Amino acid sequence: MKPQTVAVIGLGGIGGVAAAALQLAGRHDVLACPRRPLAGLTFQHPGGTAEIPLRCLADPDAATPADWVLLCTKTQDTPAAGAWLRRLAGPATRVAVLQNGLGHADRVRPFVGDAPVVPVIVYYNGERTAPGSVRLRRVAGHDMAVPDDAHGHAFAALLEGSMIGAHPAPDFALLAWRKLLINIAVNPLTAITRQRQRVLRRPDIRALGLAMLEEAVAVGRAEGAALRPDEATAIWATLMTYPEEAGTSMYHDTMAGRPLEAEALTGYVVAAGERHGIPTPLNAMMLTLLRAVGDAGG
Ligand SMILES: NC(=O)C1=CN([C@@H]2O[C@H](COP(=O)(O)OP(=O)(O)OC[C@H]3O[C@@H](n4cnc5c(N)ncnc54)[C@H](OP(=O)(O)O)[C@@H]3O)[C@@H](O)[C@H]2O)C=CC1
Ligand SMILES: CC(C)(CO)C(=O)C(=O)O
Repeated sequence: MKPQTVAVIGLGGIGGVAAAALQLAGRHDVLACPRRPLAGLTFQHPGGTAEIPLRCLADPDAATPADWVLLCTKTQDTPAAGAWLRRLAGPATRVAVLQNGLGHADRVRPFVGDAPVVPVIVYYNGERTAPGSVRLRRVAGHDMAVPDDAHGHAFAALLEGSMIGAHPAPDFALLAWRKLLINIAVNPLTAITRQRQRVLRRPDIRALGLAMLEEAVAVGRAEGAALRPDEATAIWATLMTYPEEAGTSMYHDTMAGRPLEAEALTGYVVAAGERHGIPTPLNAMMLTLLRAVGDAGG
């Protein structure tokens, strides 16, 4: 692939790692689009630490179309990032959405015209350890999954030679549901207990998490996801392979007093359950608690 211009919107845990990894690989022209100006990033990764200078644009009005736009904000911040998306997405732009939840393309469509959108399931753990510092933890075999189509393959090619990779997955829709299941368990449990993933080792939290998962699995099946008979325990087993000292994006937001990404995760499952007449009392309770925590600023 010839060098591409790659604009990264949102330089937190996920966007910071993506921008740093692409810049370190040196194959493309990376443009950082943060909310506040940024000269560069300290990038902690499994092989060590690197200082990464970044070309940064602080004003969306000064942006021009890029070959690639990587949207890496929380889902609820997508409309606020609309000014960036409108300026950066031109007729030849592809937009990759690195967010949790489902419906990535629908979220950005109002801002990107007809640009092809690549939904990205992110498996790596990205943590903003301090202002200007991000840390990459690998938690799964693949760092990311994308649809097994031309645009998904193009995104995988964009990352070639960098520290993070994307896997074009023929069963992308199923994997997206599995990732949502992971998130409706570990994110609320770490956020509400204000503890990193170590809390999942408690037997009482395991029992609660499994019960939340069973509700969400029933909803996923009603939505058409071909989930395994033992899906809830299989998801929990996956969570047990994650490092116990890792946080979650929602844990970090709670600890920092930021709004929580509750509606796109637990909120999605509760609303879909209501549509299908499937009771989700535990997830509904979690949603109420998350809303209360988020409204109080963590
Ligand atoms: N962290 C993780 O390990 C994982 C996260 N995800 C998902 O990835 C997505 C991103 O999460 P994560 O990186 O953790 O979140 P962070 O909060 O760490 O980063 C989001 C970034 O978006 C920035 N931002 C918000 N609004 C705007 C805007 N209008 N213009 C420009 N930048 C903006 C924030 O700016 P500011 O710095 O000013 O707050 C912040 O730097 C979420 O959907 C999350 O669920 C998926 C897998 C793993
Ligand atoms: C799976 C996990 C916990 C990885 O960081 C995640 O998706 C998140 O933090 O939102």
